[in-house]
Amino acid sequence: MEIRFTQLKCSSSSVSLVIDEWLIASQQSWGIFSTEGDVGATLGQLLTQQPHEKSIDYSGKFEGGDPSKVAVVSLLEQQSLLEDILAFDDSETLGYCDPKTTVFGVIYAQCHDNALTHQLLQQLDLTHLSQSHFTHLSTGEGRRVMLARAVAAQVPFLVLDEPYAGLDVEHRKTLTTYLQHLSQTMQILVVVSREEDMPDWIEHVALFSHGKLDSVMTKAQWDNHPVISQLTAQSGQQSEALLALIRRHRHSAKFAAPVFELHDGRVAYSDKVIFSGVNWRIDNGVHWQVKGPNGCGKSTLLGLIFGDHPQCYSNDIDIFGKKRGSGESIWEIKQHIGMVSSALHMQYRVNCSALDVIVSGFYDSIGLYQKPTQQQVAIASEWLAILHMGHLSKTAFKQLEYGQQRLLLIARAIVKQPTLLILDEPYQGLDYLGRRLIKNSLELIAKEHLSQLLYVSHYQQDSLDSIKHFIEFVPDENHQGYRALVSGPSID
Ligand SMILES: Nc1ncnc2c1ncn2[C@@H]1O[C@H](COP(=O)(O)OP(=O)(O)OP(=O)(O)O)[C@@H](O)[C@H]1O
Repeated sequence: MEIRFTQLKCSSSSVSLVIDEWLIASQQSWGIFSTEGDVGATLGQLLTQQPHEKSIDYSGKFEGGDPSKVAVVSLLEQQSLLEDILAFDDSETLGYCDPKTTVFGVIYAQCHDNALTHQLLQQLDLTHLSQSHFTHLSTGEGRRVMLARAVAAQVPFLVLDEPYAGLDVEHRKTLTTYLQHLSQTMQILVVVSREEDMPDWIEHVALFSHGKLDSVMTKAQWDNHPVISQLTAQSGQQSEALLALIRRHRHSAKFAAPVFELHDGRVAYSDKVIFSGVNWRIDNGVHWQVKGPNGCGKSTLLGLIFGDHPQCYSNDIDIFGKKRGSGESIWEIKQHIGMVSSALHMQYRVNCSALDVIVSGFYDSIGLYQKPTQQQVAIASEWLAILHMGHLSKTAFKQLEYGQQRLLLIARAIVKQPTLLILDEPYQGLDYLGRRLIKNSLELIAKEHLSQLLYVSHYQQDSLDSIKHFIEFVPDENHQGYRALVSGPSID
């Protein structure tokens, strides 16, 4: 397909895409780097929009596109598939897993071809999950299914918005090889916001800045482009403002050690053990990073702490000085915890305003059901201003870009300055500047002990200097899922 954009302008309160002139010649694949704004999602929407649809308004021209020949993989698509499945899933009433909602089922539905479905399961390391329910998948597993599903549609043009987000190191490597192989038979737009995610095999790069196409270049030119060092300098100022806000409202609750302790932790689903024999103690003031490959149980472990995992009562857990299951209320525990995760992002389906999302952090609620104090509204407004989202204060959460939603959820978790701040792959969906801003803030929160961090990220570049304790899942020799190794200064 040859696609030509001329004087194209899409803009709404939350979306902006401006392209003066851009030709994607037939058979060309491109890497797209976006400094700020959700360019991938907007391009994806534009290229798949049917002529009679009005989901995205634009002026100017784009010629050559054919929505029936384009498939998109994005966090937004993944979220809406999950929502669709949850809305129509009758597995519980049927008492067994509806075949349409299994990993096999969601891929097969795109091609109705058994052989192709099995081939994709194998190529994307999904065969062992073939009969798993799509809504039970871990973040990285879900991302791979979304790609398999898009390829199963057998269209000649793919838009991959942050295809590496949520993948562990090994799966990121295999994905690069897989995409290179795919690019020989189809055109791919790979949108990334991390310089290390730009695939080596890409020949053409488009650089977008604040939603506007800034320049196009070869991959060799991109490798020497000064944009990354410019952005690093630019993000400093915004970080300073956010750090000042966090410092101004600091407060903390102290608990007798340990804050959390898990004895011989085990999580299993019918015949499948996720992890077993996990002993972990979190002492006051110590920050931890949880490590391990996709599907090893990182989010599950954090769910045991947060209290939203069904097996938290079958495990021997002490938290904030109480034994779990000893009559404590879930709200007593949650008031000391701030949480960001893909599961929470998924659950946040209430359509309240951007401002209310941040304020809801004071009440640990999904949506806002109480009248906030003036001070709470003032603090939340300050957050919005620093996140450059002041003009979106009244905009409904669901109308915002995925990255904007994620920033709000991070603010929601931090706003009450909780004792424990659980950050399960917090940067997913954030653009380059957003990620730097949040990472700088987390460094400060950890360094000044404003909250205690429990942190998950698959990227070495995301390591925080203040985190010196690690719990890492490794495969169990007895094939009982994973076991955990703990390491850190006081343990060695
Ligand atoms: N209800 C369930 N039934 C069966 N398996 C489940 C269920 N819920 C989760 N799982 C499986 O538990 C495993 C652990 O999931 P978890 O989300 O904790 O992984 P993770 O380490 O956080 O992975 P990622 O790095 O991809 O985010 C996954 O393989 C997932 O498919």
